[in-house]
Amino acid sequence: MTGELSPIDKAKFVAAKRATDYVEDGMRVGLGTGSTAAWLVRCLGEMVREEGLKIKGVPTSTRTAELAREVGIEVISLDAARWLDVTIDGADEFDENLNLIKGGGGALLQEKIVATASDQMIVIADVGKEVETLGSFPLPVEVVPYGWQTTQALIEETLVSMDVLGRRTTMRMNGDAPFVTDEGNHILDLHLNRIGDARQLAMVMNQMPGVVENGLFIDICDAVIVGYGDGRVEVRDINAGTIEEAMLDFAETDNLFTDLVD
Ligand SMILES: O=C(CO)[C@H](O)[C@H](O)COP(=O)(O)O
Repeated sequence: MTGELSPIDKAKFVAAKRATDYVEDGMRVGLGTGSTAAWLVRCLGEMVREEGLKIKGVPTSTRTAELAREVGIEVISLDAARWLDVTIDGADEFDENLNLIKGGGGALLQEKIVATASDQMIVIADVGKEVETLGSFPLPVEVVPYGWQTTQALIEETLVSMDVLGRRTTMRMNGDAPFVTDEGNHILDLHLNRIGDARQLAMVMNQMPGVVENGLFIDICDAVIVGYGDGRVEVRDINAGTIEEAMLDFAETDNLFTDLVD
């Protein structure tokens, strides 16, 4: 069955599978959004069904909430949980300081709120998400619909004044209409190429009227679990450095692969 998975899916799967080691009985777990996080939700669902794992999941999008319920995870709201033991989520880019760009799936607002409300944020990613400098992936910025073109112009002017290299911004679309987030907002994607001072940019963006949140996650992530297409995983821990790990045992997970692929 493993042969049916592409190397990139295998990389996402092994990262997600390794991340389940961070989840224990009784925990409140933030569940990320995206294709990598979906593998995690399915792995946790399997542990709930087959091993009797007892967790409460706080999803970061309606998509993840639906999947979590489907696979048997008890879903609660963030307000009901108040504080989480761990959040496990994907990312669009991560650098050596474990700073991230997120929001490729449009869920950055809930993702940032949930991750910040967690004792630990663990990111799961295939090795292709690793970058020297953040910014090749367009930076998502969530804006309120009211006056979004004015907000866009303000962002572009600010990028010029900050001397940021790329300055093109685009409204994220869903067919012919602007994409709408779970909170009813829109997403502007900032094509910057290379973000010099990500911390400063994140602060400046969030000070603008009309901007709800930006996709830079600075000093939020504690560890990145990096998956490779051949089944290897590596844990990059902000405190412990890199932990080299062996290849995950695919034989043990064949049934899960079957479920996931079907
Ligand atoms: O930030 C996100 C959604 O808002 C995702 O975590 C990010 O886009 C990565 O997605 P994928 O695992 O599908 O590559």
